[in-house]
Amino acid sequence: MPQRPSVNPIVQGCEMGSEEMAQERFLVSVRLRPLNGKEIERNDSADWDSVNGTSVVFKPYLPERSLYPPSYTFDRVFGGECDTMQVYDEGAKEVALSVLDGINASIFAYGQTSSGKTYTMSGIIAYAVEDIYDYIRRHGEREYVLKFSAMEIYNEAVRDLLIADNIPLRLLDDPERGTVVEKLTEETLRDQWHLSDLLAICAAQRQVGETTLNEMSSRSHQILRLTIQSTAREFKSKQSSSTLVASVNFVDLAGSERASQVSSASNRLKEGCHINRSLLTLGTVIRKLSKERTGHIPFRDSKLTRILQPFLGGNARTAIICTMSPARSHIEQSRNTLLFASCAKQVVTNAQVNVVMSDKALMKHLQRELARLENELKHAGFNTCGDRSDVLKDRDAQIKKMEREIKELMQQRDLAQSRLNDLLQAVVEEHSRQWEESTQSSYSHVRSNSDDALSISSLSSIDYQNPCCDYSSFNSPVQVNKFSYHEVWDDQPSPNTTINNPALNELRLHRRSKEGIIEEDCEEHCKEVRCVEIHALSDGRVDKFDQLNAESEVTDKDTLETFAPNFAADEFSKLVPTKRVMESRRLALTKSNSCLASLTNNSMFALSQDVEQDNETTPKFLQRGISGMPKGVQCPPNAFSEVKDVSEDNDDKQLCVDRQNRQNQLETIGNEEEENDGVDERLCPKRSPLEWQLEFQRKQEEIIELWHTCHVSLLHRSRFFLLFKGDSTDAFYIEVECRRLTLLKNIFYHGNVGGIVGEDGHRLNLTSSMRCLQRERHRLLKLIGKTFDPHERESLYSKWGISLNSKQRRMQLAQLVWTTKDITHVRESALLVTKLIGFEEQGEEAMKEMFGLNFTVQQTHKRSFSWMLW
Ligand SMILES: Nc1ncnc2c1ncn2[C@@H]1O[C@H](COP(=O)(O)OP(=O)(O)OP(=O)(O)O)[C@@H](O)[C@H]1O
Repeated sequence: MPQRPSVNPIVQGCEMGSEEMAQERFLVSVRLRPLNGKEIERNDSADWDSVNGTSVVFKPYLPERSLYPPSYTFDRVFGGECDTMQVYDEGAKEVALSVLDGINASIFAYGQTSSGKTYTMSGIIAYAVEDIYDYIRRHGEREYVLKFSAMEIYNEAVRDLLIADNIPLRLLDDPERGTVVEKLTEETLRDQWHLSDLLAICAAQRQVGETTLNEMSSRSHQILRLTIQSTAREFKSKQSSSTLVASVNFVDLAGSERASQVSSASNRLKEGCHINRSLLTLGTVIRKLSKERTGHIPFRDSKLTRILQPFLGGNARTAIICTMSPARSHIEQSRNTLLFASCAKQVVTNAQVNVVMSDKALMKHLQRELARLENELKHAGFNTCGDRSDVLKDRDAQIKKMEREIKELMQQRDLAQSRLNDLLQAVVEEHSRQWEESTQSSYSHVRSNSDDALSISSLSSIDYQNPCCDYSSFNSPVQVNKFSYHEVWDDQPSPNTTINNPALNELRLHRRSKEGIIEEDCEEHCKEVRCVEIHALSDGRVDKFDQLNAESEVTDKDTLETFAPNFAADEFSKLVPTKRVMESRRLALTKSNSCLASLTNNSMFALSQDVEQDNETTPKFLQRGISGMPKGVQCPPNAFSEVKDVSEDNDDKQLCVDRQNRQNQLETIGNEEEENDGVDERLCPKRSPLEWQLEFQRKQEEIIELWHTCHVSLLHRSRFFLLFKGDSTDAFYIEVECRRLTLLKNIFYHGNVGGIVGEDGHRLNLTSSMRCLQRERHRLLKLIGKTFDPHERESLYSKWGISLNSKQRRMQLAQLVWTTKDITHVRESALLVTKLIGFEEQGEEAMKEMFGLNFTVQQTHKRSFSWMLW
């Protein structure tokens, strides 16, 4: 007999502690029934026999079955001669009666149909009930409560055997009790006879069918559960005793045979399928339990194993009685039964005594547990309070520290803010002062050489920081070069004015800034305009045209440009141009040449004539020295590549003299400039950006009016209009342009300055200007035909309102250009002119030439406007 497990207290089904129990295995017995009548009838031999009460032996020797073991050993093996009482006493009683000690127990009857399962289990239940009640009667010191429930699992449906209906019952998962059958009747037994009646009911309720092997075959799994709760009577009155509660299951399994062996009707086959499936799961569970408990145990794969899981899982004692027929005809099923039994006997259980504490005991237990927890909590709380106190102190210190830091930071911030404000104020003041100074400085080089002089606009120290300056049009940092020079013309051309000056060659390719050599002029980035302020000297005294770079590097000083050479010396001498150079990004300051010469078509025409007459690449006036060119004035470096050759032929001594004279002039002018702090606000008065914009519009309209009045070159107008769009830096050029045009107007219409004489001695007057303008329009006429295809011309005609059916449409268009003062018309005219000439000539060079930067040698020998040679 297995050892009796010790008691392990449980509180309301919950295990409070466990006492290590001695492990025990399933109690597995095999019962051989005698050959039944049918078996005897067919002379079936009883091949299985019990040996020594623990082994079952296959008696005959069959060569074909030699591979099978001849005997199997179990806890008990009962032969056919053994009655059910012996089977109960030796194979089930101790386990069954464990329930009286509070230990769960299960008694299984396993075997094929007609092997005697029901026969055996019925007897075991009867004996067990008898013994239980006998035990109860003998143990009057304890009060027992017996409850009985019965169910069958038929075709995987759970049915309550204590009630008449056939309603399937659901299985529920209870966290404490495991799987329970919902609404299963649990009868509290009044006495032993009451149980007997219920057992009779169960037997009557159980599904029974006829098979080929058993006319009264039990087709379901039957589970009869007897729950016994016992309490010692002595302690019951004190309500402090413990109660033992346990259940014992009497499980009469359905036949484990194959369906084919049943040979029953169709419903029997269906029953067989479910039976076999439940038994297969039971076998799997048993097999897994026999090996290890760590893996997955498929209790839930069938309702049989699911319901019995608490009893199969360990906390129960289990006895399995495998019944088998000794007949040879059932040898296979008998062997399967023996294999199942062999597997089952390997299963180890760990049954525990289930103790249910009384409410009073439970209360005491809970009180003790509560006191313990309170003590822990108090202790923990004390520690926590101590910790919290320290933490709070630390945090208070941190907060105070942070507050001090914040206060200091705020003070620093306020101080910094105050300093910043002071700095800002200082910057603003300094900025304003510098602006004023720069503005004044810009005018510092403007001088009036006589009372009737218009002005000289040699503007130096152009301050790009001047808020009036809008350099947003520049896409790169602006280089500010202070550059100024003052050109003074003498009556006689100075030797320095000749093109032999080597400085021309230096300047031909490079324009230098303070940062170094600037490569080729980037006209597209440049808005450099040489502006010439004309001093119309009524007294005809000798003017000086000098140049000076007082502050810039030598290269800047050497950067010389030719002042409009296409004037007769006597007329030229009346003009005192002063250059102002503005620098744009990455472009060295280049000094402005007077645009006066280019203002009129006369000047263009005169220069063209020079080219044509001399049939030389170098204009005549440059070859022989610019008539009336002031000393120190030199041709633009890239104007005539041939100039270098000419200069190389000159006397070196003369070059030295020229340079020395020029240097002296520079120094002289520089000294003069230092003494001149005056500002000519007439040229560039201080304005706000808004004021400048308004002024620009007014000036622009005035200039356009003057262009018309003076019949200024269309190309000049176009370039100027497109180039100067109202940037604040345009103010000087706008002003100069206005003054030049005003001067021309006075010359043309009033002749108060004696007119202008071109290089060839041709007098430039209003008539010549009109004539040249007409030639320019004629030139445009030709360019329209050359530049645009017929389709483009038609579009152009339509745009300009010229009927496509009219004659001389190109002439009409050429005559329309620059004929009104409407700003839209002006813009379209400017675009058209520049486009036409740009196609005809070199556009970029045209830009340079337009403002006198580049006196590139005119290659043409035709008499033309040669707008490049202004
Ligand atoms: N040990 C035995 N001694 C005498 N007769 C027995 C014994 N075991 C079984 N029998 C008889 O064999 C027949 C079949 O028995 P039982 O109904 O118990 O088999 P079973 O295994 O329950 O079959 P099923 O699974 O079909 O219900 C019964 O008539 C029974 O009286």
